[in-house]
Amino acid sequence: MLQNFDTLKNACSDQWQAYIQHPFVAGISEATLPTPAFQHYLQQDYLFLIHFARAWGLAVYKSRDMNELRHSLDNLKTIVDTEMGLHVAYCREWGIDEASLHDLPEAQETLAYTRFVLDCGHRGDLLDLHVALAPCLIGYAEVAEWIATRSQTVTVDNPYQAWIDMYRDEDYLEAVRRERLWLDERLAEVSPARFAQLTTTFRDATRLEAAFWQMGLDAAG
Ligand SMILES: Cc1ncc(C[n+]2csc(CCO)c2C)c(N)n1
Repeated sequence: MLQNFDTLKNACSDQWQAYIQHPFVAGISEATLPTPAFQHYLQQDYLFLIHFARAWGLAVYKSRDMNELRHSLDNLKTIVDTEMGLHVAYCREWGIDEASLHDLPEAQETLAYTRFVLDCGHRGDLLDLHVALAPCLIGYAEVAEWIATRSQTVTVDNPYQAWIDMYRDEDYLEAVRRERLWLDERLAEVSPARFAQLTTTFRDATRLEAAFWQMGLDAAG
């Protein structure tokens, strides 16, 4: 059987489900997430995005052709031009400007996850880096889809609607499809030992995603 992205996900199904259906996500869906939990999450996510933009920059650097290069550059640009904008706009509503966002101390969860991904990229090759980035890029599309399919989801006056909509955006979903194809092509060619190594990276990144949600919940006490 050919290995692909789904094989990777199925090898970590417990961790994957704990990430996608985390209580933090249920709180966004049901509009019951305490504001301080979302505020802490989103402020740390601003710092997180800076390092993830750097990680896609590293993927640009490691690219071997224009196709790979453009794909990583597009993800970098989405973070800088779109995702950052939403974070800054939400924070402005709460009276926090971009300069003070930048000055926030990084939480341990932010440090652990971002530096882990950068280290995977520096130590390994482009595939190691993409596998470390996959829970972030592909996972949020599943998160938004899970929210969209739940009967408990509040769609009228949900304060988190703009956030949900960002991950239902067609350009973003197209980038997710491209990433899955890119991974499927490469994962089909690796040895079982290499696949086991990549599974560890993917599982660890998935655990760090769940810990990032949990950090938000913990901040609300
Ligand atoms: C902890 C955390 N994980 C994933 C994302 C989502 N995300 C970050 S960069 C990127 C790719 C380019 O858009 C995506 C989907 C986030 N914001 N915060």
